[in-house]
Amino acid sequence: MRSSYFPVSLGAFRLGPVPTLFDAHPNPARRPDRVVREGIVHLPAFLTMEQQEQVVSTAREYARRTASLPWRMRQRRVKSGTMSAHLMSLGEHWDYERHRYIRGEGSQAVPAIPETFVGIAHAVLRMAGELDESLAPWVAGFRVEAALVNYYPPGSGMGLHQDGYEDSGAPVVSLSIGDSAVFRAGGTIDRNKPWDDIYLESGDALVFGGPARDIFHGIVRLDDNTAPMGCGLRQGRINVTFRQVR
Ligand SMILES: O=C(O)CCC(=O)C(=O)O
Ligand SMILES: [Fe+2]
Repeated sequence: MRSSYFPVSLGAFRLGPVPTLFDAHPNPARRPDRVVREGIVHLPAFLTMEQQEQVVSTAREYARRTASLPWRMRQRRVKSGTMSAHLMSLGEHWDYERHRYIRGEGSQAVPAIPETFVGIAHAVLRMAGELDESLAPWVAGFRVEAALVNYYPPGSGMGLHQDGYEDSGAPVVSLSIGDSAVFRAGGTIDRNKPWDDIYLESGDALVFGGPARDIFHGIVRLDDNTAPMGCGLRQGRINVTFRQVR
C-alpha cells in the first residue's frame, strides 16, 4: 500500500508543498506592495489572471473596432522618430497636431473607456492612496477621462518622457500585462540619474503622482518569453495608462 511509504508522523515535519517541474516559483516569495519613493507606488499582481485576460481581449476588440479612426492602435511619429510601441486612445485622444485632447472628430467619437477598466483604475488608486499620503488627496475625486492602451512588440520600448499633456495634476495609474518590463523612473528636472528601475510583471499596477507626477519615465527593457500562460498575450506587453485630463 502506498501509505506505508508516507508514515503519518511525517506530516508534522512537512516544510511545505514539494516543488514540481511545473511551478514557475517553487517557493513563491510574494513581491510586496511598495512605495518606491514618495508618489510612486508599485502594486505587484494587482490583477488576477482572469482580469488580465479580460483587459487584453477587451483591448483587442476596441483595436478592431477603431481600426479606421485617427485614435486607432498605431505607431506614432514623434520628434525623435517613430515610436516602437503601438498606441490606442480611449475616452479622450491627444491630438498631436492641434496639441490638445479631443473626444472625437466630426460624427466619430473616441470610444468610451470600458467600465471594467474605470473600476480597476479607481481600485488601484485607492490602494496606492492607502500606502502613500501624497496620493491620498487624489483618491476621492479621481476622474478616469483618458486611457492610453500601449502595445509593445518584443524588443520595443519607450524613451524617457514626461506625461505633460494633462491640465490636471491627478496621478497616472497604469497596468502591465504580458512580458515583464523595466520601468525607469527618473527625476522631474531631466533624464539624468538617479533612476529607480521598477520591474513590472504581468498583472502589476503602478501609480505615479504627487511629487512624482512629472517624473521622466520610460520602458528601457522588455524580457522576451515572460508573459504568463493565460494572461491573453503570447508575446509582447500591453500597458494601459489612465489619466484625468482636466
Ligand atoms: O508602458 C508603460 O509602463 C509606460 C507608458 C507610458 O509612459 C505612457 O503611456 O505615457
Ligand atoms: Fe508616460
